[in-house]
Amino acid sequence: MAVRGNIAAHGSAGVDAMVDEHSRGPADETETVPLFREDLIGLDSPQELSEPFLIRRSGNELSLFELRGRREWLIGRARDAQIVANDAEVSRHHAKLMFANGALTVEDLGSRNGTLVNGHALRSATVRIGPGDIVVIGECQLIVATQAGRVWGTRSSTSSSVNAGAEHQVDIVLADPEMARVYASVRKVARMATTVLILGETGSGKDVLAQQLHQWSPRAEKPLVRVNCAGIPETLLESELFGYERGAFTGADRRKAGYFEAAQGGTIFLDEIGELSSAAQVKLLNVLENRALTRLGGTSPIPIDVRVVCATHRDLQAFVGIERFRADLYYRISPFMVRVPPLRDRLAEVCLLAEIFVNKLATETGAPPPTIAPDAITMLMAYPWPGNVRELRNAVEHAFVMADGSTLRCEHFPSEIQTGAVLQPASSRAPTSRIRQRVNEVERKTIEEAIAAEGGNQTRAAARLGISRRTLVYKLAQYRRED
Ligand SMILES: Nc1ncnc2c1ncn2[C@@H]1O[C@H](COP(=O)(O)OP(=O)(O)OP(=O)(O)O)[C@@H](O)[C@H]1O
Repeated sequence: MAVRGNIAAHGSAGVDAMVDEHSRGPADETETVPLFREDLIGLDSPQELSEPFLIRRSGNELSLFELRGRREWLIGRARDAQIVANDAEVSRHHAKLMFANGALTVEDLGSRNGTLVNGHALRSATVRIGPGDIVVIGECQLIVATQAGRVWGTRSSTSSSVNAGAEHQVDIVLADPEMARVYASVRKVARMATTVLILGETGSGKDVLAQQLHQWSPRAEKPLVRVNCAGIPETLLESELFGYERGAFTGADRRKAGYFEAAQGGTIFLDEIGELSSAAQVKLLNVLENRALTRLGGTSPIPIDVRVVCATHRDLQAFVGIERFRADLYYRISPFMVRVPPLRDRLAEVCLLAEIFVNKLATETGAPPPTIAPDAITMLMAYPWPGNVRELRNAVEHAFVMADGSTLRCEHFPSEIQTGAVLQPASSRAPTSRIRQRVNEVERKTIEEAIAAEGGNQTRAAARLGISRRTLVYKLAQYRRED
């Protein structure tokens, strides 16, 4: 993958001299403190941190550093630093990153204002870091990211699919601590036969996670059968899932095994489980309870050994509340629940995913990978991505076509992304502050509309909104200050 951004390499001799001066011994002899439990942080075992990247965020500026090609990275204000952080809080030679044998460590080089790793001050020790960890040096944030693993991937256009070949693999990006936690927990549960329910917005990566779960399970060599419950007509559902015997219905001229039987020994992934009709829910519950099924038109039960993974973008618990989903089935499929966070809350992953998608397109078309302009990356990070990773992939594809081989700039992306992005300073671009900003915008619009509707009369506008006039006046003063 191409390196983006400004790597300031000002002569390696100077770098080596500086690093030696501050090193506390060779890398393999340093005291490595396990600051974070590996199983909490995720996939940071040496083998898996094979493609580490660093996203440097400083103000509005974002840059990516590919770490693999170099063993040591000096961070600081000095000209000989490879990662330059140019604010007064940063010492000339502030900290050092080491990437050796698949392990990434960070060490504070006796800086004046210290180095934070995930909010913890780094003292004299060398600390191992992994995907999603955030190193803060002055005003500069360094987010560790990686392309972790390769999994069975592409969505089939049909209602179900059985994994079939290496050409369907996708690269998974994991750079967000919450995502790393989700994957770490799935990795743990993968070893067992527990039924897993994956929740998350559409396009957020539930399918990808389910496939990774299967890959990590002892059933990885057996089939993974994916069933899109929303894609099978109600009348066919039972026969598709559980199969049928010859003569079971008109046209059943031969016996056919269903998806459950096709998944014997492996995993069945029931996607869009929230869309099942109530009749189908009853049938599924029976099979899950009895661990056996009877084909349509059949008499003898067939034992099944299938690991069940379900996913939905629906609020299943709310569905249970309004009796759209059976409570007993809900409890049967949800002994282990994970929630894939929406892409807008995984900011560190946005630019990495964009990079991966653009590189993939370049490979497919035989073109050299174009770069993504920093202001375009900033725009992508500010957009709320209602369609999540799928929408990002489509947007990148659109920009790739429009850019015609040159740098992907803001104007190459779909117009809704250009107009929908709420750009703001990087330092305040935490997900919660983005939500707050949106709420503020809506609130301001509502107040302005109420005042307009009441012909400028603030007392009546306040009454219309159900707030005191004092609050309204206060808000208006606040908006004037913001302007
Ligand atoms: N972490 C990731 N790294 C790389 N690609 C990803 C990642 N997550 C999702 N994708 C890609 O984004 C697209 C949508 O992902 P996926 O189908 O897993 O979402 P989903 O949540 O199952 O969507 P739906 O609710 O519509 O079924 C796919 O092309 C997938 O390969």
